[in-house]
Amino acid sequence: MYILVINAGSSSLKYQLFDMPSDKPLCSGLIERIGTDEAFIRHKILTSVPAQTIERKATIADHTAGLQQMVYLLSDAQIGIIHSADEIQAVGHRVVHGGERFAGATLITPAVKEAIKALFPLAPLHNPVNYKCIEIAEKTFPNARQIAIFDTAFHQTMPAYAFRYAIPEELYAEDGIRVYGFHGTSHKYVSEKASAWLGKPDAKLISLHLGNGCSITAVQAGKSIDTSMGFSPLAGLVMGTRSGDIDPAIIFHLVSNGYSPDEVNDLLNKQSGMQGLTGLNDMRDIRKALEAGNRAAALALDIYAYRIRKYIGAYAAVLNGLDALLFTAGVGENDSAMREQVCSSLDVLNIHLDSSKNSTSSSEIRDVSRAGAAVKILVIPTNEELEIAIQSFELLFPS
Ligand SMILES: Nc1ncnc2c1ncn2[C@@H]1O[C@H](COP(=O)(O)OP(=O)(O)O)[C@@H](O)[C@H]1O
Ligand SMILES: CC(=O)OP(=O)(O)O
Ligand SMILES: [Mg+2]
Repeated sequence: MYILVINAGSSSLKYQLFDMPSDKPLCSGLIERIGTDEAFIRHKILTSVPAQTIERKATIADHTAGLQQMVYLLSDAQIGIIHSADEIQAVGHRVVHGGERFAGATLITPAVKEAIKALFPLAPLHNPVNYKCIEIAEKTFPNARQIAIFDTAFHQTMPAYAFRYAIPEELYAEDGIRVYGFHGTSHKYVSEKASAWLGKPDAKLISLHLGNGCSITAVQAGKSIDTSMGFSPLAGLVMGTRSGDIDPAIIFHLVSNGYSPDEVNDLLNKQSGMQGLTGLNDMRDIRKALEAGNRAAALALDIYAYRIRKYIGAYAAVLNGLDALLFTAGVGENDSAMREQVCSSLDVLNIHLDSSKNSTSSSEIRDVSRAGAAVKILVIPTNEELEIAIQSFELLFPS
């Protein structure tokens, strides 16, 4: 059966069409820098030999326009993979926030859509977009089953001492204020790959998902035991436009200086992180600025790497050991200089990077640690779409 997967991130839209249960991708697409003058689309048709790639700049104002482009390319008379909408039997949607209610793949019903909507304020860059994608897919593929795979689901194994905040109990019991954690589909996918590569099902792993949003997760024996994002995807590491951890007193200070709560929310989600520090949010542009001698870019990269290093230290302690450090997502997979900076001076944790291995690139899992090092450093291309297709198929046809 054909399962279409839609993965809307904060700055990108990714999609893949799979023939399941063979896990065979038939086509894939990536739309990046949505909402900027630099937006572009790359659509790959994998059924032709060699694979055919269509790549072009386009005006893609928002994720809705991105999905329209996807539908147009999927069903194009010449290059389309499908000839009728009914060929798509299921659509798997990445949904970022599922609260405490969803610990696995979920068939989308009106009640599930309401639950996703109720979580808009907690994931303002994501859940509204994910919801929009569901509505468009329901209209475009009316006979397909729509399935949600939540970023939060993988982290539901965290112990209470990791997911609870030290605030009054009723705020958890009545309002659900706790750590949820995000990027779970990616952390699950790469940590399973790493365990298989190491041949160690009980491996102690630290998984670094560095994209536009960034998070780090401690994984033990295949389960998330702690993660850096919190109640919302705003906490933890420094990100493209999000601050990550800050002292909450800063918020009260800003409000007493005249900011409205909405303005503070916008400031911390959209105007902070690398964007706030440098005026740029895309790591490729920040690298160019660094090469041009931009000192704000140099400091921002130091802050970004330093925050990651602090979390690696914390999670090595939480795991009480470490088998491998995993790098994934746009920055983690492609930015060798950032991997080098993160891994420098972590000798105390037996983390030693091999610079020449680190400077190569590959679409396969690879070890960039020094020969014989006790802790492996693995670069693992994530594939959230494949993980979503597998979980969607499992929901429809449990094994
Ligand atoms: N070759 C590269 N070098 C450095 N950074 C890169 C490269 N390619 C992509 N990136 C970074 O990856 C980020 C996007 O990562 P991705 O995982 O696709 O993000 P998201 O899913 O959050 O939209 C971009 O903001 C860009 O900074
Ligand atoms: C949760 C999150 O931050 O996702 P993304 O990195 O795709 O924006
Ligand atoms: Mg992403």
